[in-house]
Amino acid sequence: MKPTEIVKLDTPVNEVLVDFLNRIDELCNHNGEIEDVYSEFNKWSFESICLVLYGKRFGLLQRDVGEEGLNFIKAVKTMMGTFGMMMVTPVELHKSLNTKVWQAHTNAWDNIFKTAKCSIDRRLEKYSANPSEDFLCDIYFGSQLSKKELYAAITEFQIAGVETTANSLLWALYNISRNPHVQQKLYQEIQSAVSANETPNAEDLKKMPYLKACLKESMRITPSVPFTTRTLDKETVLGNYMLPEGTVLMLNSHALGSNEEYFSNWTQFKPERWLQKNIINPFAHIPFGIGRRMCVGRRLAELQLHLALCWLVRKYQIMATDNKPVETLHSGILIPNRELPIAFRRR
Ligand code: HEM
Repeated sequence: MKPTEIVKLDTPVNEVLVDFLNRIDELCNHNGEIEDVYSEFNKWSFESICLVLYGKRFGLLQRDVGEEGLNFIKAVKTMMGTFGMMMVTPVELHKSLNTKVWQAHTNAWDNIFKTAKCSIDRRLEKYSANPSEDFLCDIYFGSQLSKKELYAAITEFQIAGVETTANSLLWALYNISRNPHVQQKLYQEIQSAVSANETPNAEDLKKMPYLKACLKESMRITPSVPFTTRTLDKETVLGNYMLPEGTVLMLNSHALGSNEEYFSNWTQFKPERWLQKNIINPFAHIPFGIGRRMCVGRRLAELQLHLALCWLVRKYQIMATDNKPVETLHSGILIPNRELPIAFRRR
C-alpha cells in the first residue's frame, strides 16, 4: 500500500475512532474498567479495517449490532477457531472424511466471502468511472488481478488486520499505564500538536515523534506477532551453519527486542531510545516482519494505532489497576496470561 494513499485514510479511521471513544465511555464502570476489554478492542479494529476495505460500517460499536455484522464476525471467529485444528492434522483427511471441523471451516469461509464479495462489488461499481479516486478500485484496475484474486486478497487483508492491530493497541496502553512519566510527556506532545477540539489527522502525526516512539517501544517489548518464519528454498550458509533446503527458520522479534546486546536496559520502557539517531540496528526491530513478504498492512496499521493513541491519551488518563506481573504467551499472537490491568479515567 503506497504511503501517499494511506494518509488519505485518516478520515474513515477517525470516523470509527469517534464511535470507539463513545463506546468506551458507555462500557467503563465507575472505576474506568471495561469487562472483556480485548474483545471490545477487536470490535474497533474490525470496524475500522472493514470501513477502509469495503467502504462499509458493520455496526459493531453500536449497542445493538445488526444481523449482518454479527454473522460476519461469527464467521471470522469460526474460521479462526477451526484453523488451528486444520494446521495440526492433515487437511486432506478432514476433506475426505468431511469432518465437522472441515464443514464448519469451509462454511465460515463461504460466509466471509459472500459478505466480502458483495461489499467489494458494490464499491467497484460505485467508483468504476473514476477508479483512481478509490484505493480498492486503483488496486483492481491498475493491476493484473482477476476478480476472484481481488476478493481473496482483500479478505486476507481483513483477517490479517484485526487481532494484530487490536492487540498492539492494548499492549501500548498497558505499557503507557505502567510508565506515568512517559504518558505525561506523550499527553503534552499531543496537546501541543493538536488543539483540544480539533480532529487529529495524518498531517498532525508528523508533529508527534514521541507518540511514534511510544508505539515502537511497545512493539519492541510486546510485539503482537512475536515471530514469523521462512522456509529455505535452497541450501544456505548462515554464520557458521550450513542449512539444508527446506529448513524452517524462525525470525523471533520478541527475542530480538528483549536482547541486551541490541537494547540496553531492555526491560525498561524508554521511547526516548528511538529518538536518538542511528543507534538501533534496523534488523533488531522487525515487528512487521522483513523483506519481500513483510506485512503489507504496516502503514495502515501504524496510522490506525497512532491516531487511536492520540485520541485515547488526549481524552483519558490510562491507569494501571495493579502492579502484579503480566506474563506473555505465544499463540501466533502475543497474548497476556490475564486481562490487562488498565482503566480509563476521563481527564
Ligand atoms: C499492528 C498490526 C500488525 C502487525 C503487528 C502485523 C504483523 C505482520 C507480520 C509479522 C507479518 C509476517 C511478515 C513476514 O513474515 O515477514 C504480516 C503479514 C501480513 N500482514 Fe500484517 N500486521 C499488522 C496489521 C496488518 C493489517 C492492518 C493488514 C491489512 C490491511 C495486514 C496484512 C498482512 C498480510 C496480507 C500479510 C501477509 C503478507 C505476505 O505473506 O506476503 N497486517 N503482518
